[in-house]
Amino acid sequence: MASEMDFVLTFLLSFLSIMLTFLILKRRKNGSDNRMKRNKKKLPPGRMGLPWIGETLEFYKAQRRNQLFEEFVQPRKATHGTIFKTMLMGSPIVVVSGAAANRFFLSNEFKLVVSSWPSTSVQLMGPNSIMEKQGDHHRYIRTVVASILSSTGLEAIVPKICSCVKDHLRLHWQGTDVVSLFGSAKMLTFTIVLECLLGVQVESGMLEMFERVLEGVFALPVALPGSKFYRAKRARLEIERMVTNIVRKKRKEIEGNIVDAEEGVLLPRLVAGLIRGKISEVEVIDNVVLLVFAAHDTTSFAIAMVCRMLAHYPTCHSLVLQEHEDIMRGKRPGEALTLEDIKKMKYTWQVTRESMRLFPPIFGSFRKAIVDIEYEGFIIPKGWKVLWTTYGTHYDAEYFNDPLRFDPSRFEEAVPCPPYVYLPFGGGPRVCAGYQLAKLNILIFVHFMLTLYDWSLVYPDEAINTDPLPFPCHGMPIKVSPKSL
Ligand code: HEM
Repeated sequence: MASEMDFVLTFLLSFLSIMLTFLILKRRKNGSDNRMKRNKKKLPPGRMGLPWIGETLEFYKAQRRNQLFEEFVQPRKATHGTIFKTMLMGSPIVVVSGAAANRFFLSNEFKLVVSSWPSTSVQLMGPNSIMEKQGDHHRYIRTVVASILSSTGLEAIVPKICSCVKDHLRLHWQGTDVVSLFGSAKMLTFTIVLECLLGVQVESGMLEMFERVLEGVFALPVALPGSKFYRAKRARLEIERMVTNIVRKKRKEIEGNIVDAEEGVLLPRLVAGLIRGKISEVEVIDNVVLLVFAAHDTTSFAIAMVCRMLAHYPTCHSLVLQEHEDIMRGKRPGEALTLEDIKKMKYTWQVTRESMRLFPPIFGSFRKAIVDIEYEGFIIPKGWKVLWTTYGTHYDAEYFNDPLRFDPSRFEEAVPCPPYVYLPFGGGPRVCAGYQLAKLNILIFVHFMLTLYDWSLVYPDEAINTDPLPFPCHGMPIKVSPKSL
C-alpha cells in the first residue's frame, strides 16, 4: 500500500516538477549559454535527454540492479570519454572517471566544489550536520571525532567493541541455525556507533526509529501521509526529541561535574563544545543522527561482502582463520583483544580492502561547482553537479590488473596504491571521518565470527540490489553452528 502511494506520488510529482523545472532550466540555460559564449569553452560531450528527466530512468534502473558502472557509466565512457555530461532529476551533471579527475574534484572541495546531497538527505540528517558544513565548523566537528579515534582513543575502544560483538553473538546467534548476516551486522554497527563511539546507551525501539529515517534519506521529497519521506520525517522528529533529552541530561552532568567531558566517547566532548559555545545544540543533534547514518549501511555491507568473499574463496578463508588463530594462541583464554592484536590482522584487512574494491559500499558521490570550472579543455558551469565514482578507478585495468578478479594480494604492504585510485572511503577534505571505527568494527566482527562459529551462505550467489546503497537482496542468511572449542 505504502509503495503504491509512493508510486502515485512519484508520478504526480515528476509531472509537476518536469513542467516547473523545464521553465527554470530554460532561463538558467540562457544564462549559462551566455557565460559560455563569453569564454568560448565547450561543455563535455554527452546526452542531456528529455527536459528535467534527462537520463534519470536509465540511471536508476542500472543503480537498482547494482549495475551503475556496467550499464550506465561504462557505455557512456566508451562513447564520450572519461568525462561526459548527463541530466538526472533536473540537475545537469558531469560524470568523471580516473585518478586525476578524482584528485582534482575531491581535493578542491570548498575551493571549486562543495559536496551536494539530495534535499531529503539534508532535511533528515539535519542542515547542521558535518556534511553541510564548511570552514571552521566542518574542521571543528572533524577534530572532535578524530580526538576519539586517535591511537589512544582506539586502544580504549577496542575492548568495548569486543564486548559488543561477543554480547551480540551470544544474544542473537546462540541457539539459532540461520541468521541474517546483513541484519545482524546492521544491529551491531548501530550499537557500536551509539555505545562505543558516542557513549549513548541503546534502548529498545531506537534502531527501528533510526532505520525509518534512513529509509527516507534518498526518497522523493514528498511529505504527504503514506510516503516514505513523510514516515522518515516523523521518525526524525521522535529522534530529535530523544537526542535533545540525552544532550540536555549530559550537559547537566558535565556542568555538575558528575561526568568527565574528556572520557573517551564523543557525546560528552560535543556537549563540552556546546557549553564552551563552539557548537550549537542543533549541531550536536544533527551530527549524532549523521554519524549513525554514515556508519550504518556502509559498514554492514562491507562486513557482508567480506564474508561472501570468504565463503567463495576457501583458501582465503583458511588464511584469514589461520591469522586469527595465531592471534588467539598468543593470549590467555578469555583475554581481550588489544589494538596491537588488531594490527596483526594484516591479511584480513587485505581481504577487506579487496572486497571493498569490488563491492564499494558507496558508489561515489556528488559535488556542486561553486564557480565555472575548466577541466581537460571543457567547462563545467557553476551550479552543475559533478559525480565521481569508486568504480571509475576500482574497475579499470589501468589501475588494477584483471580488475574483476578477487585478489587480496593487490593490497600487500609492499605494493603501495597510488593516491586517488582506491577510494571506498573517499578522499580530500571530506574523506571518511569514521574510517578507523569502520576498520575496527569489521576486523573484530570477522575475528569472533570465524573463531567462534562454523558458517555457510544459504544463497551463495545472492543478488545485490541498490536503493541507493547496496544490500544483499535476501539479507544474506547464513547457517551457523558454534565451534566446539
Ligand atoms: C565501510 C564503512 C564506511 C565506508 C565505505 C564509508 C565511506 C565514506 C565515504 C566514501 C565518504 C565520503 C563521501 C563524500 O566524499 O561525499 C564518507 C564520509 C564520512 N563518513 Fe564514512 N564510511 C564508512 C564508515 C563510517 C563510519 C563508521 C563513520 C562514523 C561513525 C563514518 C563517518 C563519516 C563522516 C562523518 C563522513 C563525512 C566527512 C566530511 O564530510 O567531512 N563513516 N564515508
